[in-house]
Amino acid sequence: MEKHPLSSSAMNPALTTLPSTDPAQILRFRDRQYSAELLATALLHYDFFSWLGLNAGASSDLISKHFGFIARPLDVLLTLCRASGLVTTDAAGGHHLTAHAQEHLVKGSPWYLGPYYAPVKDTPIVKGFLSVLTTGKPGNWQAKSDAKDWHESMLDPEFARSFTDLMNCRGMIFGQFLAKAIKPLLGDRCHLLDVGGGSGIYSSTMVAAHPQLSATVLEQSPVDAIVKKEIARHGLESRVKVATGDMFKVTWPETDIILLSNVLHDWDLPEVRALLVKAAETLKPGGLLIIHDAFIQDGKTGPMAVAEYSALLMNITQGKCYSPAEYGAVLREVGFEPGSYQDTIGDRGFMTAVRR
Ligand SMILES: C[S@@+](CC[C@H](N)C(=O)[O-])C[C@H]1O[C@@H](n2cnc3c(N)ncnc32)[C@H](O)[C@@H]1O
Repeated sequence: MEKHPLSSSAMNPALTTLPSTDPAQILRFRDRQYSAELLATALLHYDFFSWLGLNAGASSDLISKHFGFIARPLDVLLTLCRASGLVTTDAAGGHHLTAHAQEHLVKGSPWYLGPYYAPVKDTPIVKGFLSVLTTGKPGNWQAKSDAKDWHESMLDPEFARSFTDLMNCRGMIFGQFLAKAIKPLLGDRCHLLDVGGGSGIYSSTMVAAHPQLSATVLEQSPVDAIVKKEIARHGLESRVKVATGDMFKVTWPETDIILLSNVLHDWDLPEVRALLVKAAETLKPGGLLIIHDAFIQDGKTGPMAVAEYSALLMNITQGKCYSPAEYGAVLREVGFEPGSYQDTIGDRGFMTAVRR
């Protein structure tokens, strides 16, 4: 008998096979790679903690003014400090050192640990942080010498291939967890638009888990060609299509579900807003938006692993990890009713919003 292209035997079985162990710690080693250098930057280049000790209750605005820091990277630094128990923030937005930071990060304390960080004081990653903190512009990917930031690098076929592999391998796990957790919210919706979909792994795991779904991956060149190959490798050409274009400029294809997976975290708030406006323009009332990402808690005191990952994102992209409250505020403004946040695996999770 001739095989139907949709038959499950044609589809890569790995798309619906979960590992038996939790990958979180292995992901964390990598995700936290920049956090020591962000602390070293604040500690050794700005003596930030001695200053905050003398200026207890300083607001973010005052800190920005004093050090010349841009709001987004300062927010990432303060979130990392709160998550690490170094800083607390009061209800009025004033920042204070904890006893822990007073003892170990303030010059003149007998237990000052500044010299411990001297070996990472002048690394290329620290140079990136010095630039991001004061200009808001990202450092170049892994502080390589060709001076391209991550977004520019993704237009280069060789870099795009290797970075898409990086995103694809975690997506093989995250995508399955997302597909499972989203099931009760899908209703009778039948088409997913995966904006900035990378290798298309989230579309692939989603359609593999839900026979009612087909999907379109919207990607820019040269990643679009990578997606086509990946979709063919998974045997899903009849259910996952690829649309090529700049997500900020093109009209998004018609759909009743939009997925933004690890996309918004690459951008500052004006671009986040622009993408959420696009999502609102694309979906009809009742349409479902899914934001899948690493989320900071609303109080911005953790989780630690996400605060650390946010340091990496703020260094190499124009973004950071946002909280459900930050997204929720923009979503309400642009025409969505935000839903609640749910954890999945590996310090990731998702929030949904329904088009009003
Ligand atoms: C961090 S990756 C996320 C990929 C995938 N969604 C995931 O979760 O693994 C961001 C993706 O956005 C894509 N992207 C960035 N700028 C874009 C643009 N202007 N138009 C379309 N895609 C874009 C990149 O090519 C990249 O694949």
